[in-house]
Amino acid sequence: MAEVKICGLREPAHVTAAVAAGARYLGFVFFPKSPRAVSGSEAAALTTDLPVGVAKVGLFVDPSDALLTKVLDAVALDIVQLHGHESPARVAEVKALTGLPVMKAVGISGPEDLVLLTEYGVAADLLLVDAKPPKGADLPGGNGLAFDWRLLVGRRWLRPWMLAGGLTADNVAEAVRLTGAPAVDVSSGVESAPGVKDSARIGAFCRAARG
Ligand SMILES: O=C(O)c1ccccc1N[C@@H]1O[C@H](COP(=O)(O)O)[C@@H](O)[C@H]1O
Repeated sequence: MAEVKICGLREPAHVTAAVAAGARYLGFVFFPKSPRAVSGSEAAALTTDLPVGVAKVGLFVDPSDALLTKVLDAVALDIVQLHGHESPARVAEVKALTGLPVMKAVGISGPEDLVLLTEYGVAADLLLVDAKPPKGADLPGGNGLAFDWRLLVGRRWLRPWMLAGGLTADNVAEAVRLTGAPAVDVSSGVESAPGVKDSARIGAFCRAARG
């Protein structure tokens, strides 16, 4: 059984579906190029009535201090997710600026990338182990691409972590079994089209991940 983060929420019905299905983390994308992007005030409106224990995660890609401050003035996030090329030093700066736990996404395509998880484990509070985006991709994540999960077998890091990248209701149980991931993060795999979440797919994914 793994905890679930549903990322890229934009509609109240999908927030409701995620919470009803037992998701522990809800992700809101503050990256204008994404089809899932929302503003701080839109995220605030989507999360007025969340039950205790459901965390609001703000996804940023190489954010300026000004963007972080603007979003946090509008919505009380619980976790900042950094999904760009932020260095370990920048992760520490963001943590100090926001006063929030920071989850750093690390893209994996081969065994040579795994060392980054150790390096980022010093500054970050959580690690997000995602597929490395293809060269030239518009988005650094949210592409529905998986990596070879066998790379993670038997590995442990300094911090709690989530598995992401191309997860769906059909493959998430196997991904968790193989990697031992304590939590999983999904965006494309619970959509009917890029940026369009689907309540039935959210429910099926949570059931499959939570066992
Ligand atoms: O979802 C997005 O639009 C996005 C944009 C920029 C960076 C990351 C993004 N999403 C994150 O990517 C992973 C994997 O997503 P998918 O399930 O393969 O579509 C996930 O952590 C999302 O939070």
